[in-house]
Amino acid sequence: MKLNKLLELIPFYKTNQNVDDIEITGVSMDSRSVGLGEAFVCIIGSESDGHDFVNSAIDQGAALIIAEKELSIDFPVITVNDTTKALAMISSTFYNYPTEKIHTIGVTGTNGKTTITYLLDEIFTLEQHITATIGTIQMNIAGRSYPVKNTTPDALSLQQSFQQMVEYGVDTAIMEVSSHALDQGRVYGCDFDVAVFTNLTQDHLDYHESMGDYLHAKSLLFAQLGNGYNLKREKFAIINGDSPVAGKLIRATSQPVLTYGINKPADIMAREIRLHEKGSSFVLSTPKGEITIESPLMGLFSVYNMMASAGAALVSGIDLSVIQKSFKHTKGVRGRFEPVLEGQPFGVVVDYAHTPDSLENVLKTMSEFCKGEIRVVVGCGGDRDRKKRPLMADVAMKYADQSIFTSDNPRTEDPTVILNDMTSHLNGNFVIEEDRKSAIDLAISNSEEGDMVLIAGKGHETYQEINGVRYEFDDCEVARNILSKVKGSRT
Ligand SMILES: CC(=O)N[C@H]1[C@@H](OP(=O)(O)OP(=O)(O)OC[C@H]2O[C@@H](n3ccc(=O)[nH]c3=O)[C@H](O)[C@@H]2O)O[C@H](CO)[C@@H](O)[C@@H]1O[C@H](C)C(=O)N[C@@H](C)C(=O)N[C@H](CCC(=O)O)C(=O)O
Ligand SMILES: Nc1ncnc2c1ncn2[C@@H]1O[C@H](COP(=O)(O)OP(=O)(O)OP(=O)(O)O)[C@@H](O)[C@H]1O
Ligand SMILES: N[C@H](CCC[C@H](N)C(=O)O)C(=O)O
Ligand SMILES: [Mg+2]
Repeated sequence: MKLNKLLELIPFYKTNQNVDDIEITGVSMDSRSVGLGEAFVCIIGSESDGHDFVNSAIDQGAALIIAEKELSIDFPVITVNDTTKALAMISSTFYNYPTEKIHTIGVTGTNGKTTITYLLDEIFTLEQHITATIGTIQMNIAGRSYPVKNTTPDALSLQQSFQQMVEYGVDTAIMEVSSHALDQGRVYGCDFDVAVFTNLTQDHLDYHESMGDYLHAKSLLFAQLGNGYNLKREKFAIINGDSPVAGKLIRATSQPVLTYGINKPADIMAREIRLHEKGSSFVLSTPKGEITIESPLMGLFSVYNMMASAGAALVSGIDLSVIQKSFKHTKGVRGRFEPVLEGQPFGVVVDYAHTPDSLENVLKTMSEFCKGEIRVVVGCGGDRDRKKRPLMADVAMKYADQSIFTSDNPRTEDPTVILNDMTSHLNGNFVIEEDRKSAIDLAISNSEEGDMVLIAGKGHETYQEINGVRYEFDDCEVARNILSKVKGSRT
């Protein structure tokens, strides 16, 4: 692609020589993988500064440098005021604006994003749409799965993936949009048609300076809705009206809003809610009519996730009856309230709760049905929000009969420091067992008929990162192995 075409969304830039006719073969943000004839965009990150790798990018064959700092080199350079934004815009241009060709739904909020993307994927698939999802567990394009490094990929990989979706005939893309991604501009250049907000509760205060900054990052999805380049398509924001920050998000967007909720009047509401051991049922009232929902998904938080998904599906033209059918037969999401069933007389659930609010939601749900005692095995991730650690431990102590505090992914931190952050303020009885497998073993070995064990924090993850090294670890598999051993020894 000719450079002047690549820069068509960037009206003002400085250049050190005539560059218009340079032919660009691709876009790169990493000097280690830049290819011959590519434009290398210098991104200032948290660890390194792309401007420091310009010479190496040139040695690798880059045809042009896009920078935001002045570079005095005898090589074609374009200088812009924000390379992060420029990267997103040229990536979108290079891949021919793929999000304009696909109905694109973005889901943001502290908890529920992965679940909602899966619920929506099931609904659209039931309607014979060809779908793609991008999120924490994986990326899936028309039935093919790909591993992911981030919940929301960087702008370049993202636009490349959208282009692949276009090639594979995808008509609907549903993706999680993390606050980090919004803050780092990974989704500039994405023309979202529907933006969904779940909730805002404490997390990521290692990255965002305050809850206000965290909210600001989330609000960008709504502020940017409809700021794409194709204004012909309708846009909608779907917002949890029960969230204390709903008003701020509603005012952040210039596009039509549909609210959902239970406690306050909203466009989409759930009433006659029945939460039971095998799932939930409720009457869903919407601007397009009412319908009864029955679903195997448990807990009030699942009702919120279903309302959010129903809202996004409805504004996308899906019929209420399809939504009803899809919720009834949902397979649920790996590692989200996933039961481990090995014929034991007590419940074992693996769940990805790794924030105070999600842990509280899940434990509350369990406490409503558990006939015996609740045991929770939980830790907190290293190199992440330290402030949530004591709060998560408080939640465990409040709802569980036995709290077993253990390691999650300590990453580069000392596990004992994390456990100390969680527990140093606590009074009362609890157990600290740093080894996660032993902690799970303890919870299971102590359990009797009618009890319930919650193994929280890692959900679908298949590794544990200790001291920067990833070891194989799958909560479900570990629990299954222990259960089959316990069963053997008890018979
Ligand atoms: C803190 C953070 O968010 N970091 C993200 C960021 O990396 P970074 O700022 O550290 O980048 P960097 O390593 O400093 O590099 C800066 C630039 O120099 C370039 N470089 C670097 C070295 C070199 O030799 N040559 C070179 O060109 C790099 O390619 C890059 O363009 O940009 C990268 C590309 O987009 C991300 O992969 C990376 O996510 C890291 C791995 C991460 O762990 N992020 C987490 C916190 C995160 O983003 N999580 C959210 C989900 C959170 C949730 O809601 O649960 C997510 O969306 O995944
Ligand atoms: N609507 C909700 N409100 C509160 N908690 C929820 C909600 N939905 C799910 N949860 C809890 O949060 C956990 C994570 O859910 P999910 O993976 O869907 O969220 P997420 O927003 O994608 O999280 P992440 O930011 O880590 O990707 C679940 O395992 C469950 O414990
Ligand atoms: N996307 C989240 C996942 C946290 C999962 C938990 N198991 C941990 O490692 O802290 C994060 O990176 O903060
Ligand atoms: Mg997720």
